[in-house]
Amino acid sequence: MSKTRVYELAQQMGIDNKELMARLAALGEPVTNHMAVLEDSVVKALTAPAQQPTHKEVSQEEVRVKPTLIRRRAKVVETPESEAVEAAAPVEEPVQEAPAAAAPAKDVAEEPKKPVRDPGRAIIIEAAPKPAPPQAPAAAKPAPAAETKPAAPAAKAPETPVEAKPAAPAASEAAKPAEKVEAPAQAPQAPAAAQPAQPAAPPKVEAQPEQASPTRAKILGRVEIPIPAQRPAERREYQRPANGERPAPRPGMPRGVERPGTERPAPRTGERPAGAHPRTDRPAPLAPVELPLGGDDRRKGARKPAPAGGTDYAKNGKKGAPATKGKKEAFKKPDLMDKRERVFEPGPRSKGKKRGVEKVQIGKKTEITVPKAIKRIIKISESITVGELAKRMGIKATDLIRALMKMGVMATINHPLDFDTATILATDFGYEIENVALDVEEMLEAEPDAPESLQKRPPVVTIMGHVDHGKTSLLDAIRETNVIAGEAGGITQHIGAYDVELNGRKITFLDTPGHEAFTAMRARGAKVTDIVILVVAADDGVMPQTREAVNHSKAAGVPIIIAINKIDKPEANPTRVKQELMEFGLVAEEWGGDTIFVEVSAKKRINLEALLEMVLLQADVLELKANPDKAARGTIVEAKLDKGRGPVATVLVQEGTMKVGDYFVAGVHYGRVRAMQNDRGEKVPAAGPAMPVEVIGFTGVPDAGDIFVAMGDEKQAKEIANHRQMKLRESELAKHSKLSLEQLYEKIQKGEVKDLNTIVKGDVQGSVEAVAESLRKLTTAAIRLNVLHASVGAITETDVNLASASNAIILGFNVRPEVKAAALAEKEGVDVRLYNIIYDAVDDIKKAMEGLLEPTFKEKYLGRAEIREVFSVPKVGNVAGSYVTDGKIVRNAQVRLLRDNVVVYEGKLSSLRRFKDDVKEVASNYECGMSLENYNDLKIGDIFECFEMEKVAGKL
Ligand SMILES: Nc1nc2c(ncn2[C@@H]2O[C@H](COP(=O)(O)OP(=O)(O)OP(=O)(O)O)[C@@H](O)[C@H]2O)c(=O)[nH]1
Repeated sequence: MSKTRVYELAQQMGIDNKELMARLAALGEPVTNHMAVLEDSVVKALTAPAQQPTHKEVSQEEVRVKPTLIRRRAKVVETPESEAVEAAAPVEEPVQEAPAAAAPAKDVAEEPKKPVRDPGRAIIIEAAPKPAPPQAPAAAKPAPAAETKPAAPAAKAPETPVEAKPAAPAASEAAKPAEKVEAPAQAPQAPAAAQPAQPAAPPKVEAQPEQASPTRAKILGRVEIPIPAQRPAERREYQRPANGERPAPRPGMPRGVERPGTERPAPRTGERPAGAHPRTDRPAPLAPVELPLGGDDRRKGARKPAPAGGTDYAKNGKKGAPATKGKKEAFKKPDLMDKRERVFEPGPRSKGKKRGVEKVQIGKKTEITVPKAIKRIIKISESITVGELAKRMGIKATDLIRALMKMGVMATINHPLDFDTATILATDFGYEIENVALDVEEMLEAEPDAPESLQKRPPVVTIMGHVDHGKTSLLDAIRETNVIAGEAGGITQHIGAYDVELNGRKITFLDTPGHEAFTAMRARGAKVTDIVILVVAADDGVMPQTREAVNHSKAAGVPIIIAINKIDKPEANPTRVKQELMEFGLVAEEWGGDTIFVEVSAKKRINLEALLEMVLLQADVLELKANPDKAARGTIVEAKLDKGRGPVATVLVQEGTMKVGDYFVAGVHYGRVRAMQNDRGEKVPAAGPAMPVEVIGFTGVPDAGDIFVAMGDEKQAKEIANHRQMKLRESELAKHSKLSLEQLYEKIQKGEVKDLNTIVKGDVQGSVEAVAESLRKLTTAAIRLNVLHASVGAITETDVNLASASNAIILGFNVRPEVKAAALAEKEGVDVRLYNIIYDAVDDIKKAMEGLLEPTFKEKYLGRAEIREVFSVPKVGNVAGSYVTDGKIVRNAQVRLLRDNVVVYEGKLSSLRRFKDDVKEVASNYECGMSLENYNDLKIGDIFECFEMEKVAGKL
């Protein structure tokens, strides 16, 4: 057969040549070298035991055939039955060992420790589960044999493989299938077997937490000191992985055991222990973990001021204060934060904090200020605006306006309040009002003159009497007589007063007859008249106005001289007049009284001198005296705006002497005496007491009755005049506003108050002032005329712009607009009116103001018609067959339906017909058919009254 050399066999066996040679030597077949040829028996002896630990089946195949045949044998191995038969067949002798080998195989199923020795085989077992059922009977077969045999030798064999080697090859081969047969039985039992088989490791893992618990118990003891407690915690954390590394990577470990190990690194974050606590049933480990965190929380708390709040910080600080220096620093931070909080949230945070409370109190103290008593008196000048009063009282203007509204006064912040209103308001707010207005009258009041400085002055006479009793005639008669007798050729000027001379003595007559003017001047505070001449017509006697004149004179305390006029008339009865006047206490001297009666005739110039003598006599009785050697003081008797001279006024000097060039103030105006002239048109350089003169030089037209006072300088005169103007404006505005507020509803119903704005430009200041003043006087309750701007010079673009913005009219006197201004005015549509005469301008403005007035409607009667028959017309309604009894009936006019003189309907006609034709109107005495809009209740005998509303332009 084939020869097998040593090295070939060594290769087949996978061993070195030397080892094979050693084995051969042990078998008693020594060889000298590796090329030596071996006998087949020797090869068998060598290969059989040599294949057992590695590839037994291959070794069996080699023994019988070449390697190619081994494969065939391997297939046979897959059928355990045949293999078992074959395994038992070739070796007859070790048949008895086969059951012995099966016995330990059976033990393997019962004893799990044995397969553990060879893991590799355990894998093979798992890979061949199928053969298990068929092998079971095979295993059962040898089982009885095994039962007969003692189990002791079988038990020895598996314990040590070294001991199995010397065993018979048959026995070892029999053991293989035995293990394979039992393997399926082991497979399902593997999990169960593994648990008891590997507990050696798990007890170690479970022991770790048990070992850790004492470690944690140590941490419990360090609760009180947070920072040192952290160090042991860290040490423990490092120790734990060291102890837990071994069990952790092992597979198959129970989860309950694995988690603590896998989560060990987590404690480094400082949060893991908190999460681990719920997984442990022991409360003890929780405390040591939480307490170190308590220290961390304190640090976090220092970084987060908001949730902790000031009080929390204070508590932390108190707790941590005695611990360490670091805690002192940590305590400072919350303290700073606490201060900030006090600043930004003083209200809620300040509760219970002294500092916060103090700050709030300080703020309140600054707000509440109680002014001194002297400061609670508000001094005003006649009037004060709402805003100014609120400012003085230190309150909001809105509060004051609210208070005014409660009083029923709707006011704005610029609303002027008069003294009384301001006093009421201020009282409500605990203030007092004191009127410290510049009392000009007191300032200008005449100082009492020394008796030696007083000189006799002419009497000032006013003539009163009933209508047509001859007042004017008497004045003219006296004057004419005097003129004729005195200065022939003089041109009489009507300046409102004149003086006559008799026997070297002057008498001044006021040329404003009637008690109305007398009383009006009195009402203005002017006491001008010294003597009253009461004119009573001898033929008419005492009349109503005579009585009034007597009463007015008596009220003024002015002596009366009775002039019985018209004695030239045949029917004159002076005695009756004397008798009638007795009832008023005016008793003639001849009748025992003290009243002077002079019978005169103005027409016939009878007893005029006697009258003047009586006047002088009365003046003597009165002892009329004045000091001529001082600044003039008088009364405006009459004033007007002269075309060429501007404002002129007749001044009756009452004391002192007025000279040309004197500065003066008269009412709200001031000026300088440019020129004076008497009633005869003569220029006079000076005017003494009781001398009437016409003065030129006023800045505006004064009112009759204004007090005229000469001033030392223009500045003083201007200041006083301006003050009076301001006072007048405020009082007028207050009066106007009050009125408008009282009638607020009506004003709203009617519309806004209409304003006419003007801009006045002139060549000289005098004319500008005169025009402006005249325009202002045109202001009425319905229309307010405002002079926005008044100045000297040409009309400029600025003026036009102002007019455009204010919707104003520009009035120019002897001036022309600039070229650009004219173009701009045309472009902007500004009305520029140029005048040379002031009166024309005033008239134009008057007309313009009348145009602004709301037209009034007046009903105009048109006619009447009587219903004679009523017809009912389908789709039309009732139609009245009527007869026009008066006037005419107009189709588009308005009609009233009267029934028994009671208006039952007022509206319009829907149709007016004559027979079948529509007509516009039907005249009187004609019949017609009429129907009303939306009204059908027509009855025979009803009256149609036709009328229309006529528009009437408003008049100032
Ligand atoms: N016969 C006669 N007629 C006189 C006399 N005085 C006035 N008259 C006439 O009486 C009328 C009224 O005269 P006036 O001077 O206008 O009287 P008055 O009081 O001024 O009238 P009023 O201005 O309207 O208040 C005139 O027609 C005069 O001519 C007089 O002495 N004798």
